[in-house]
Amino acid sequence: MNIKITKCHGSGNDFLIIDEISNAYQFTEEERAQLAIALCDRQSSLGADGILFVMPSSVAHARMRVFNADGSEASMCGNGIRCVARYVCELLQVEEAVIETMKANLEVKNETDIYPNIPTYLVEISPVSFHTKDLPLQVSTDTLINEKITGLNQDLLFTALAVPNPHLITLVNKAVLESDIQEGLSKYVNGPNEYFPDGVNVSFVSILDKGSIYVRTYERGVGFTNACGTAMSASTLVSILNGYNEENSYVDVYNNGGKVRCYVHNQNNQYRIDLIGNATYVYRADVTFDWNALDGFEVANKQYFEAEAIQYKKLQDEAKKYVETHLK
Ligand SMILES: N[C@@H](CCC[C@H](N)C(=O)O)C(=O)O
Repeated sequence: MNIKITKCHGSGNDFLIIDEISNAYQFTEEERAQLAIALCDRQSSLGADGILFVMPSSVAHARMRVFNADGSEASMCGNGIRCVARYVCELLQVEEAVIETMKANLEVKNETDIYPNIPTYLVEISPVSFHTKDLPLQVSTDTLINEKITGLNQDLLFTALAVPNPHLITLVNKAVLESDIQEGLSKYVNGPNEYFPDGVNVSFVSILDKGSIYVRTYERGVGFTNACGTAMSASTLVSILNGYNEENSYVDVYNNGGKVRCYVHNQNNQYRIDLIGNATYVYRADVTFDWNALDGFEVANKQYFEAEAIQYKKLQDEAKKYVETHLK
């Protein structure tokens, strides 16, 4: 089989876009998962955090399905939907669109550059739920907001929310960030455990200044990534609930892949989070493979977007310097 791939990233969280609008690909559910496992492997393959299938939709401009590198499907992908937003807006020659996702049809639009000459998109992150059943998180309470989970850690205070994929978030200082606490805890809750039967994305968040935070995420189905868009959005909301930032104002969210900007709307305690950030193309390529020998694929016509990479590195270097001087 021969497929066309567009590799892209949002804040260094990188994905392979497969366009099923322009190409009459037919994938079974099993094949979608197999493709993600085979093509996302960074040791032996193209390497990526996941695959974004861009598909026709009867209710929106396009549909996005997200498969993590381990082949699991997620309900949402904040960095990924910015890449899909750019891809679909350019394909349909529009400035804004609606993207159908597993649990919501989300508004996306081309936005003023977050950094000079960097393609930037605003995407809607919703619905937001603090009900533990919506993650799911198996505890006795309906919500978990700034609470301990003593079976995970004796000291940290956690907040659990779904946006709509599941997130477990805690506010920490530099010393905790530099420890191995996040890795050990994240591996536990993404393996056999009594709390998160479907796993969870785990974010450690530091307050950098008024209006700026730093987020590091261990992603369900992937591991540590440069950034996780839904996690950064959820973390912004948690920083607001803790009084460090405000609704209806911009928060700069720094990460190991650069930075994004979030804006939390509160409409009668129903939250909608705007996630604003880059959608950067890395390369386009043709991939040929045999379903019976997925490790034997061939790549041809690989074309890099070198100017985009050079420009994005300027943003990333500035973001790194800001974190180094403000993390405490
Ligand atoms: N990196 C994505 C989230 C991808 C799915 C997540 N790993 C999950 O399984 O929920 C983002 O930018 O939100």
